[in-house]
Formats: sequence, C-alpha cells, structure tokens
Amino acid sequence: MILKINSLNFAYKKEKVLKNISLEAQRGELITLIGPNGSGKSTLLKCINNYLKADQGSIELIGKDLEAFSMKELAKIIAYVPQAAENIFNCNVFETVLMGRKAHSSWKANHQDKEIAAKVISKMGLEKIAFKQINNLSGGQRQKIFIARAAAQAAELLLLDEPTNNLDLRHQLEIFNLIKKEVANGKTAIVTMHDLSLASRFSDRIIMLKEGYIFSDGSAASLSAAKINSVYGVEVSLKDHKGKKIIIPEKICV
Ligand SMILES: Nc1ncnc2c1ncn2[C@@H]1O[C@H](COP(=O)(O)OP(=O)(O)OP(=O)(O)O)[C@@H](O)[C@H]1O
Repeated sequence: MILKINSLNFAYKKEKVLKNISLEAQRGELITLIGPNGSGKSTLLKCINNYLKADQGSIELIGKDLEAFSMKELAKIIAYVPQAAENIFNCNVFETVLMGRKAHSSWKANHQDKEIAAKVISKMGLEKIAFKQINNLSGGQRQKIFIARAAAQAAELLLLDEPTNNLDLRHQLEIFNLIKKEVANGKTAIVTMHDLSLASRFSDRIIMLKEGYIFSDGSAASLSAAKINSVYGVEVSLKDHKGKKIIIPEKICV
C-alpha cells in the first residue's frame, strides 16, 4: 500500500472542508476523485501533498507518517500537478521538466538528471517545443509539460488536480494515456476531475466527495444514476459503452 488516510479532518479557519476521510491506495491504481465544486477535492490533494496540515487524523505514505518525511524525501515519493492556472511561470520546457529532478539532485542538475529529462521529453513527443517558453504554450501543451515534469520526478504517487480541464478531446486522451502509462509502470495516480464519463472510462476506482465526506468509493462500474443524483442533485441517464459508462445530464432536481 502506498497511501493510507485515517479519519482526516481539515478546516480553513472555521469552515470544515474535509470530514472524516479514510482511504487506502495501492500501487498501480488510477483513482479519480469526483464531486461538486467546493466539495473538497483540491483540499484533499493538498493535504496528501503536505501543503495543508490536517486538524485531525493522519496520512501514511509507504507505512510511515507523512509528518516524518522531509520535504525533499516527500518530493521523491509525491509528484503534485496543481490546477492549470496556478502553473504559470517563465522557464522553457526543458528547464521545467528538469525541475522534476530537483528532489534527486544536490544544488544543481547533473548529467544524469539532464539525460532523464531529455528522455521524458522525447518519450512524450515534446522535442519540437523543448526550448519554447512555458508561457507561450497552449493550455493543453502546458498540462503535458507538467505531467512530463512529474514523470521526470519518478515519484510513486501522482496527484493531478483537474489535468484535463479546458482541454480538447485529443489533449484529454493524450493526458489520460500519459497517466495510464505511468500507472502501468506501477505508479499510483489520484486525479480530480469533473467529466464523469472520462472518469468512468479511465479509472480503476472512483471516489465521490460530497460536502467534504466520502459519499462512495468503488469501481468505475459501481457509478450509478442514483449516486450521481444524490451527490450533484442532477438526474442523469447512464449508457453502457464497451463496458464503460457514459453519463448524460438530464435535469436539475429541486
Ligand atoms: N485557501 C482557502 N481559504 C479558505 N477557504 C478555501 C480555500 N481554498 C478552498 N477553500 C474552500 O474550501 C472548500 C473546498 O474547496 P476545494 O477547492 O477543495 O474544492 P474542490 O472540490 O476542489 O472544488 P472545484 O471542483 O471547484 O475545484 C470550498 O468551500 C472553498 O471555498
């Protein structure tokens, strides 16, 4: 087991955002975290990344309390890709991917780090834009670069906050194929998103958050119209397509 969360509670000042969250994640699992706006998905990722400290409960990584890791040790285990808008700074693509090696190198990147960054860039087909400034890329290209940086980091646990937000169909597929590849190599990915059909298609497991609680946690196949209705207050139709579910929103329930 890579991650174990025990009865986690978190509040921003007085606003309780995460309530009694317990979950376990195994190596090689792709978990999507879904739930309405404001249900606590990003906050949960930030707690796992130790960016926010829980008020109660604990988080264990590889059997050890999160608090026992130094920042550098943590960066070898967790790669966190925040929501797109938070990502903007001015480096070129190669330098950005190389940043993923920071946890593994001393004060400057060595030859091996550069080799690894170059390999990731070539494996992801990013050579043509390797020396372009990040700020001059499209949203989709930028998302790919941040996933490339996470891949160069060689961390075991990937936390991705809405990696397919605002992306066209092709980029959505590319991003999920990249995540799938990492998971096939034994990594664990926890991905937040709003597109339930995409979540159903790509995940091994879907965790639904409602007002800071885990409402349900199960296989993608266990997603049902009744659960979606309870969590989102929306009536939906579910269609089966090659064993995966397509979710069609029908009407808002009062
Ligand atoms: N820095 C902050 N300070 C105070 N409250 C915050 C802060 N960040 C988030 N919140 C509040 O915590 C709650 C959960 O926010 P969070 O961003 O975790 O939700 P989310 O499920 O990721 O939402 P979305 O789908 O819209 O990204 C919301 O009510 C939000 O207003």
